[in-house]
Amino acid sequence: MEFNPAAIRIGLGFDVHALAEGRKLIIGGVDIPYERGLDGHSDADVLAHAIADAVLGAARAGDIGKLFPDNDPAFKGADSMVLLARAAEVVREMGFEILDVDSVISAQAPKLSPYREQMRANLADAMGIPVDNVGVKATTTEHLGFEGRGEGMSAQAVALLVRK
Ligand SMILES: Nc1ccn([C@@H]2O[C@H](COP(=O)(O)O)[C@@H](O)[C@H]2O)c(=O)n1
Ligand SMILES: C[C@@]1(CO)OP(=O)(O)OP(=O)(O)OC[C@H]1O
Repeated sequence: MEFNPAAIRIGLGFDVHALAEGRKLIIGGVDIPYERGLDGHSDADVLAHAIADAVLGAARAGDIGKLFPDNDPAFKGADSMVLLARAAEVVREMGFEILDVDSVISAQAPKLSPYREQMRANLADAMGIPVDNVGVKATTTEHLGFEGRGEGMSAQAVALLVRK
C-alpha cells in the first residue's frame, strides 16, 4: 500500500466505568460472567469506548460523547459494538482507513485473558478491519487505585489511521 507519510494519524482513547451490582459485564462485546458489571448509559463497554475515542481522535472527529450524547435516550443500553461500528464509519466517510489498533484494560478481576480472542474478533468485525490489526491486553493495577480496589475499570487504546 502506498501512502503519503503526512497522511498518517495517531489517536489515543481512554475510558473509565464504575462497577455496580445488577449490571452485566460487557467488555469488547463479550458478556463475561462476573458478580458485578460496568455502569453507564450504554452497555458501558469500557474497551469499545476507548477504542472508539482513539479512532475518532486520530481523525480529529471529536469523541464518543459528541457522536452519542449520554443524555440521548436513543443510546440508553446501547450495544457499544454498534457505536464503535458507527465511529469507524464516520472516519471512513472522512476518507480515513483504520490501519491498526492496540489497547489495554485495567481490571483487578476477573481474569480477562480467556476472552481476549473473542474480544479481538468482535472489535475487528465492528471496525471492519482484520483481527490481526486489533490488539487487546489486560493488566491488574496490583490492588492500587480505583481499578485495584475493584471500584471500576479503565481502558486505553491507540489507533493508527491513514487518509487515502
Ligand atoms: N483482569 C486481568 C488482569 C490481568 N490479566 C493477565 O494477567 C497478566 C498479569 O497481570 P499483572 O497485572 O499482574 O501484570 C496480564 O499480562 C494479563 O495477561 C488478565 O487476564 N485479566
Ligand atoms: C457511550 C455513551 C452513550 O451514550 O454513554 P456511556 O455508556 O455512559 O459511556 P461513556 O464512556 O461515558 O461515553 C458517553 C456516551 O457516548
